[in-house]
Amino acid sequence: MGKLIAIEGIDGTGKSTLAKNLYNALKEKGFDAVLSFEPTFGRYGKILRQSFTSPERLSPEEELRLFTEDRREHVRDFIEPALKEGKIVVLDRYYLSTIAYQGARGLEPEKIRVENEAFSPRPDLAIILVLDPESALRRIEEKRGETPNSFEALDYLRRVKKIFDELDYPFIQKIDASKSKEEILEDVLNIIIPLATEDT
Ligand SMILES: Nc1ncnc2c1ncn2[C@@H]1O[C@H](COP(=O)(O)OP(=O)(O)OP(=O)(O)O)[C@@H](O)[C@H]1O
Ligand SMILES: Cc1cn([C@H]2C[C@H](O)[C@@H](COP(=O)(O)O)O2)c(=O)[nH]c1=O
Repeated sequence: MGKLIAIEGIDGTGKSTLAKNLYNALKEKGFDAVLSFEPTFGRYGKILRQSFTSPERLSPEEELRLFTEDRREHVRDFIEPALKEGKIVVLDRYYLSTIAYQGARGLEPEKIRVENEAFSPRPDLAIILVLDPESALRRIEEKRGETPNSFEALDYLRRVKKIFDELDYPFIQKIDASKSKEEILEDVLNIIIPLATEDT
């Protein structure tokens, strides 16, 4: 059986950067790794990505339904087959994001966890990148040269971060995202290499 590694955190913490760097480093070290992300570009993910830039945000319940259905397809069609083939699956977001982001819109975090774990394999490791929302938003503005979308409003990200900070499942490791990209990658590899070489 392979290993499932999720990279989590609020917008702008450097998840996509770390996920790509981690995937490349694992491949260079000879591991059979694959990289994916949520929301996907499947039928549900497309609706969600369109909603990010529309003036009217979807209801929390509709968002939860779409993220969950997107993940159900992702688990069935990509994640489980890759794990069965013994691959290391690196995910740029997974169900901890649903707990934090839809929880920050008033839905029950524990209910979201139970609903998702009914069909989603628990990660072997979830890295939560931790950074203050102000710095995270500055990174987004520098990256995109534009003001962030509704998902990224400062007060909302503060609520999202609070939920991430309160998560303490045994598979979670929290990493200081204010470090350099190189330091973060080194910290994460020091955790993952022993995990990846375990006999399973
Ligand atoms: N450790 C770091 N230190 C400084 N800048 C960083 C670091 N990691 C990533 N960045 C920069 O911050 C910006 C956001 O990075 P990235 O897109 O990886 O974040 P993200 O968490 O995936 O954001 P989003 O959730 O909005 O997609 C990019 O310009 C990236 O180059
Ligand atoms: C998986 C997932 C994501 N979101 C939010 C978080 C982001 O603001 C957007 C897009 O994510 P990206 O990493 O910037 O591409 O979607 C969410 O609200 N709930 C989720 O389950």
